[in-house]
Amino acid sequence: MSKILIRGAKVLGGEAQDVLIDGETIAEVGTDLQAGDATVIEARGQVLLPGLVDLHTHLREPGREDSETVLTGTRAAAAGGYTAVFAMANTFPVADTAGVVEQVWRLGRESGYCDVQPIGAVTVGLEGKQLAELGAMHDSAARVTVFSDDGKCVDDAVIMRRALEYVKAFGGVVAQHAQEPRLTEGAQMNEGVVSAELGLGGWPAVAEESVIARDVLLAEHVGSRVHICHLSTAGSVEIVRWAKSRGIDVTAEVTPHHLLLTEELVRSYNAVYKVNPPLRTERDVLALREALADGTIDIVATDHAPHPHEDKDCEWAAAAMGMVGLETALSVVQQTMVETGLLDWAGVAERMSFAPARIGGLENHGRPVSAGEPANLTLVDTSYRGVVDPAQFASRSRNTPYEGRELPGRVTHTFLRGRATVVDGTLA
Ligand SMILES: NC(=O)N[C@@H](CC(=O)O)C(=O)O
Repeated sequence: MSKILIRGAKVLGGEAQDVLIDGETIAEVGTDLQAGDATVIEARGQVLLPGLVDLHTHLREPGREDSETVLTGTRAAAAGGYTAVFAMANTFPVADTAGVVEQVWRLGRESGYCDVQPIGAVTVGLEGKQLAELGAMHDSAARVTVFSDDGKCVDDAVIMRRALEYVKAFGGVVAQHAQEPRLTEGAQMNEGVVSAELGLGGWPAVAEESVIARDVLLAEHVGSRVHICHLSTAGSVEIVRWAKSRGIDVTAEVTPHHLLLTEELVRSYNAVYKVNPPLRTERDVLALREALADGTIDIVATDHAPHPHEDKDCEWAAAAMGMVGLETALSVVQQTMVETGLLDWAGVAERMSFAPARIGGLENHGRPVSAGEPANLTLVDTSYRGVVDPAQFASRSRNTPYEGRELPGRVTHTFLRGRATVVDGTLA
């Protein structure tokens, strides 16, 4: 197998070092390494990170291949610097059996761009009524450890309790989409002054916060582990902070869009800004950034939610919820967290690679950049400035809220087990 020498990159944003990849593995990390017969990549000034890991991606296959497939989604992931993604279960059919999770897992292996770890549904058909076959999905070839009804909330407390108890047996985790359904009937955007002015149905913060409060208490009660998807309010941060201070086994994620965008954008009535949970207020955005910096929120997860043009380019009320995110996530984190001084690159590596791999139980991702480790790596030109052009996306969908925006940073190379999936900013 081939050798690659990455020369002079700032490893995790620190000192410039050379990294020699031999086959699928990092062979050596040091200074002035001899190239020998290796292909040399001059990376002076660039930042080298462990390959990014996304705990929350919608790949849409099976069933909605018009918006994304495992192949197009993993190409988008590689372009964004990811080497592993967790695929959400809200497909058609729902990933609630060993058969469906194995299908997604196999498609991921065939794609070659990025590892795909399927997430299993908590309940049959995401209907919230009957526990899915969690054990069978765990025992399948896909080795599912993360379970989620994402897109829907597991709102029945007894079902949630049972799921938490069940996954405990094999060290699994339930990832909750915290949304009290009755409080969000007809919801179209954040509930507040703007929703009142625009006359759109409100999605109150309490609908998220009340479920999180219940679930951290349930996790404590049964001694299990819960993960909270896409935190979007300052109040949610307070509850997670309180739960962690009590020693409750809870982890939490925030999306890039909730770190940058606010509900003010909804005034445009452009449905590209329609997302679940909705964009909130400036105060929430600042609280989420602080919480990601201080570790209350563990990770950034994209909630990459591709939708075809016809489902987004319509009147607000009729439009689908969701934004694509894999190809812009790192840039948004650079802008909101690094360039604001809230995080350094080692902190980004923790929140976008080490911690998500740990939470999801991936052994070969989120590893240190050191000799003997799998060569899953991402090289970033942090000095780059560019305007987002969705026409350039690898994703099959274009529903990005950043079109025409200038964002910093560009992934120049991604390596999956030593193989370059992105070279000079272009998919290999
Ligand atoms: N996040 C989104 O806005 N959309 C998600 C599911 C969901 O959480 O509603 C999707 O699958 O499209």
